[in-house]
Amino acid sequence: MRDALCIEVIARRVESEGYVVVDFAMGAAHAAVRLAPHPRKYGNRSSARNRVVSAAQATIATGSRQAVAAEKRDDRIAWLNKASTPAIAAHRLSMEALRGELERALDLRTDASTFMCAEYAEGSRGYVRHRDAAPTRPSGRKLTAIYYLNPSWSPAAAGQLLLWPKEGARVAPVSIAPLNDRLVVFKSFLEHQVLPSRAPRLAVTAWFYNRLELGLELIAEKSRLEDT
Ligand SMILES: O=C(O)CCC(=O)C(=O)O
Ligand SMILES: [Fe+2]
Repeated sequence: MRDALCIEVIARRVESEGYVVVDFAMGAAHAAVRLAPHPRKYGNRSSARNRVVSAAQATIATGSRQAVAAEKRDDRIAWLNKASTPAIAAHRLSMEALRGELERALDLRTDASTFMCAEYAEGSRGYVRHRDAAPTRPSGRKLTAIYYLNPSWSPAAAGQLLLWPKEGARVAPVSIAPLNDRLVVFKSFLEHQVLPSRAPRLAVTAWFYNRLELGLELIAEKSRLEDT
């Protein structure tokens, strides 16, 4: 993480606004490495170097069940928790350091991070309005930190992240372009949506979470489903 990233400012913005957008977050060199290999290249015999993880159609969880639901999200994802290219490992270290600093500043009770890269292909429909965590406790994921890797993004490409920092149907969302080297950190229970994209759109997401509460959240969700 670069010195320019002032943790105190990030922490206070997250606390008061629910989110923060940091541009030039990691530096051009970091962004240029394209941390996560392009998911389309996974499995391609000519790019053995890129075969660190396998990408698959993203799924939506209902309790502990996962199912592809392309009408809700049509990205391809790969988990990066064990992948060990130097660039991915460096990103994980940076994000873990950020989690530690934010934990000290905000006392969110996070004790772990999990990492995923996601690519929305050209012409994708995006990801419908959703939350990454339950709005009431138990709620495992505390913060979502998304790092965008789109060097040639232009407004024509669209694919903005819409984020509703305040509850309420009539409150307008903020629109955040997936600019290269941009980091967005927001409270995971806030509603957000990915708009349709006219160009490939790549991001690496980190979730800062509480292990115990994530387990309890899944159990609560499962028993809620069984009761209905
Ligand atoms: O890539 C983004 O801007 C957001 C993706 C998202 O909401 C998710 O994967 O849960
Ligand atoms: Fe999300």
